[in-house]
Amino acid sequence: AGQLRPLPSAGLPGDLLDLGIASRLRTDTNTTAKASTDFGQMAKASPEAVLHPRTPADIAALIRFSSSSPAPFPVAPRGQGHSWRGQSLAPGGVVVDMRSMGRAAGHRRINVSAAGAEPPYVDAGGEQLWIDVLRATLQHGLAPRVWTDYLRLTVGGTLSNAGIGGQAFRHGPQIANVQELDVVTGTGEMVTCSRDKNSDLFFAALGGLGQFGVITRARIRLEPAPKRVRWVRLAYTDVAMFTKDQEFLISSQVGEEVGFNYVEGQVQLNRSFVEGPKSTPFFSTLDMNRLARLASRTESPAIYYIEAAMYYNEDTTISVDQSLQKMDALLGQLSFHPGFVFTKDVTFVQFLDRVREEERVLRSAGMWEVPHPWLNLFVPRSRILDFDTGVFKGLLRDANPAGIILMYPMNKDRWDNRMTTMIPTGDDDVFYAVSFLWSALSVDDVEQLEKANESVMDLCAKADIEFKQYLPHHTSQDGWKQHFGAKWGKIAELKAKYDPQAILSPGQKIFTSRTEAIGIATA
Ligand SMILES: Cc1cc2nc3c(=O)[nH]c(=O)nc-3n(C[C@H](O)[C@H](O)[C@H](O)COP(=O)(O)OP(=O)(O)OC[C@H]3O[C@@H](n4cnc5c(N)ncnc54)[C@H](O)[C@@H]3O)c2cc1C
Ligand SMILES: Cc1ccn(-c2ncnc3[nH]cnc23)c1
Repeated sequence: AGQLRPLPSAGLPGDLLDLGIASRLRTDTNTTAKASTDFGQMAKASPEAVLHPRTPADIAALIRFSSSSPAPFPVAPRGQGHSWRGQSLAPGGVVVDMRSMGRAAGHRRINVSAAGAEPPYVDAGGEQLWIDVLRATLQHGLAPRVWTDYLRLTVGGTLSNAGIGGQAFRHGPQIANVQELDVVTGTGEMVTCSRDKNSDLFFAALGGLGQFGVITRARIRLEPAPKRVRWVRLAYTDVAMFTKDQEFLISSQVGEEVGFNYVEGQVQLNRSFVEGPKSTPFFSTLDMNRLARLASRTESPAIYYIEAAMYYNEDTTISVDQSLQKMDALLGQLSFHPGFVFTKDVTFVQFLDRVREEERVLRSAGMWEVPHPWLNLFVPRSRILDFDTGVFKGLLRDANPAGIILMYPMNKDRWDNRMTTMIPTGDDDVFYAVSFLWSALSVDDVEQLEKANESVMDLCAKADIEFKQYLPHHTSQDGWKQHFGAKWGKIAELKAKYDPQAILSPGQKIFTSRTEAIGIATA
């Protein structure tokens, strides 16, 4: 099965088979079908072939061939394919199955720096899953500082977006913790880049949505890893108190030594207490019953949770007591609903891999491999209460879609504006990630949830609430120009420089053709 058959002449140049990589190119429908959709299941588009590279040189050979061919064809690196709107697809072109390199080279593609390197770092292949990076670095008592909520994502995939999570308020997004990259550009050149070397490519590729090159290695800063985590959730019905406390916890008023290491937050619409699951991986049925009673007693249409975590080591009783005292001191300054503090004590890996538990529950309920019409926004702090009033107390007041809503603040000064990821451009020094992570359980759901997402963005536009999409999806070039704003000219220039045929990651739908990339850059 999957024996190589001559590539369909319609799709790709026949002499592609003369390349040394021909044996790693698969065109069978079973293989191409797997690369024709993604986690979101909101887009479908078949490639002509899938390349299973053994090394970055294989990727460079493919891209060189396409970019120098009279008819360049699209090439899309695919990490885990956990995009939600077709961003990793290559209609009519070749999808590069990045994970093949990990299978071929095993853990030789995760290398922790020699003892004494300050700060320590790990060189991780772009195809590596964060869970595997974690396991490898923990063997040295080290770990990356910033984590996405879910770890079965690739290094290249999250660095092509930004890589956000509850540690980002202190250490910035994952892209702020990268010291060096190896990138295969859109002309097939293999380039090492950093803040000081080929820096325009380095900054472009970080958050670059796969537009400027394929990340085949990232050098990521590490820190000593804790052994244990005190993981808490604090319930609020007053959104002003909820956001005030979140912003206090991420502010410099709380020193690194006494503060939480992780701060996120969730919004639970009240109807979900009546119709949703009676227990979750974090809350027991008893907890949920208490929360449901709170929800029924309050005017607020939602319960807001601060989710926080404090790292500690249990090697000495003192450090355990100290962490408990630190926690109590912090909680004493917060205004959550009295008695509505829920605590778990887990290992560092159990905490970081917590969404795996959610995945298990959702998979067993047949709610994981369903369409995910997501909407991820960055909203300036100064407008977050207006956003809450318009969305949670307005549009979604009586809604009860399946999925979760995240809402947590980050400090803008931890982000580097030279990187491609867009964050709100106003004067606020804090902005919120608000993620509507819907699961569509029926075809109607998809349409309704898409409409709900559109109405949220329309409400912001009408109320003049500036926002930027994270994991962005825009259906027109005007949409992308608005997304990138003042950065657009630079982005087009870098696209023309590093991917002049505009073959890379077409699923993002930013540049649809070569002439477009060149044309825009020279306009
Ligand atoms: C359950 C779940 C939880 C998530 N949680 C978080 C979270 O907490 N924080 C967060 O920031 N994100 C989160 N995400 C979003 C995640 O960052 C993106 O979906 C990311 O793209 C997934 O990585 P991937 O390996 O699947 O990339 P893919 O979806 O395969 O690719 C993403 C894009 O990057 C390109 N690309 C892939 N690999 C490379 C590479 N090596 N070099 C250059 N371009 C490349 C692709 O062409 C595509 O355009 C989550 C996603 C899911 C499904
Ligand atoms: C884009 C993004 C950010 C966080 N997620 C998540 N997806 C699924 N389950 C989650 N639980 C916490 N964050 C989650 C998804």
